[in-house]
Amino acid sequence: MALTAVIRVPSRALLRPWARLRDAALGWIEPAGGGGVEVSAQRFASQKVLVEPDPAAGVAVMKFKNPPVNSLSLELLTELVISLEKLENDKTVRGVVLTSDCPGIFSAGLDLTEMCGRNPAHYAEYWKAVQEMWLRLYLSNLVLVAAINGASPAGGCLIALTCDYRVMADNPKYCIGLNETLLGIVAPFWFKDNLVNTIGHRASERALQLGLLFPPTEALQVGMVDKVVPKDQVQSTALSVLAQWMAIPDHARQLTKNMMRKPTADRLLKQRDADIQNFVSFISRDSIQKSLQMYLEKLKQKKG
Ligand SMILES: CC/C=C\C/C=C\CCC/C=C/CC(=O)SCCNC(=O)CCNC(=O)[C@H](O)C(C)(C)COP(=O)(O)OP(=O)(O)OC[C@H]1O[C@@H](n2cnc3c(N)ncnc32)[C@H](O)[C@@H]1OP(=O)(O)O
Repeated sequence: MALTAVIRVPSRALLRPWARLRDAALGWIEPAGGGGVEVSAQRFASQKVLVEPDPAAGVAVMKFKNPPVNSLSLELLTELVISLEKLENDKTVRGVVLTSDCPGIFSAGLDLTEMCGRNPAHYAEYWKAVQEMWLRLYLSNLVLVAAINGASPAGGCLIALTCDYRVMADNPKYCIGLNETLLGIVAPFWFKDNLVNTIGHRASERALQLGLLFPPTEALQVGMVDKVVPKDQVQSTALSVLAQWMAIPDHARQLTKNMMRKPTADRLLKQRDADIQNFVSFISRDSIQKSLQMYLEKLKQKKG
């Protein structure tokens, strides 16, 4: 990947402690004596989230890279939020395409191993990171376009739903949807709200209860995605769409986006701690742990 953009990062001495952790996570290194440092965009490519900026176009492509299936591990979620924050603060970037670096998979959703056989403190930390990812994406000032180049169940679908526009590859093997009930778990209310805001109440009720995973043409019909194109055109189409959305003055578009989305985000913001407690007690139940274990086993046996 050849990247040439240069990003100015303030001296670590001036940053809060968490920012030092962020620098470490992203692999930024400050030279001795540091008074601010220029890092090439190549450094911006962290391990699990690759960011390819195109300052001339005012856009960036963010690629998830957590093989084999881009499961949303705590590490990936943390990197995603940090990378997004960095793009939000970068005046040269107004729009981002979210896509996958893993062939055939956009994202397999939340990492089941983060929700199985761990302790309550871990579940709480993990859920806070999931909330943070959703809030940051859903309320982003940037134009976000999902280039869905593979399967996109559950949390993968949620990421796509936070975007302003969704382009999906036309391969009928790729499915998208909130399939939580198939795992014996329940989509949280804010997953549901995001879906209802996208496809409407009746379609959501059906999709959520049945845990429907839609192939691309059905996803288009129900409004879960906005455009279906051949696989090799997914990213270029997403970039064209981005350019159209970026033709609108930022301030007017951003205020409108906020007006449409803030009430939904506020529902979670008002009860974040209670939502974490709900998640921890729900996921800690023996019956739920058994369901998740069995589901994971089934995924593993599929191969054999
Ligand atoms: C009262 C209620 C209150 C509160 C509610 C609280 C909480 C509940 C809500 C929690 C929300 C959860 C949302 C989620 O996102 S759950 C995750 C759902 N994801 C899935 O169902 C997808 C599962 N995966 C697949 O279907 C396939 O893997 C996929 C189509 C993505 C790819 O298929 P492929 O054939 O290419 O790969 P596999 O051989 O299946 O998988 C390769 C290895 O990856 C492992 N794997 C797959 N998915 C996950 C995952 N999500 N997390 C962790 N690991 C995953 C799989 O086991 C294989 O592992 P190995 O065998 O190689 O070890």
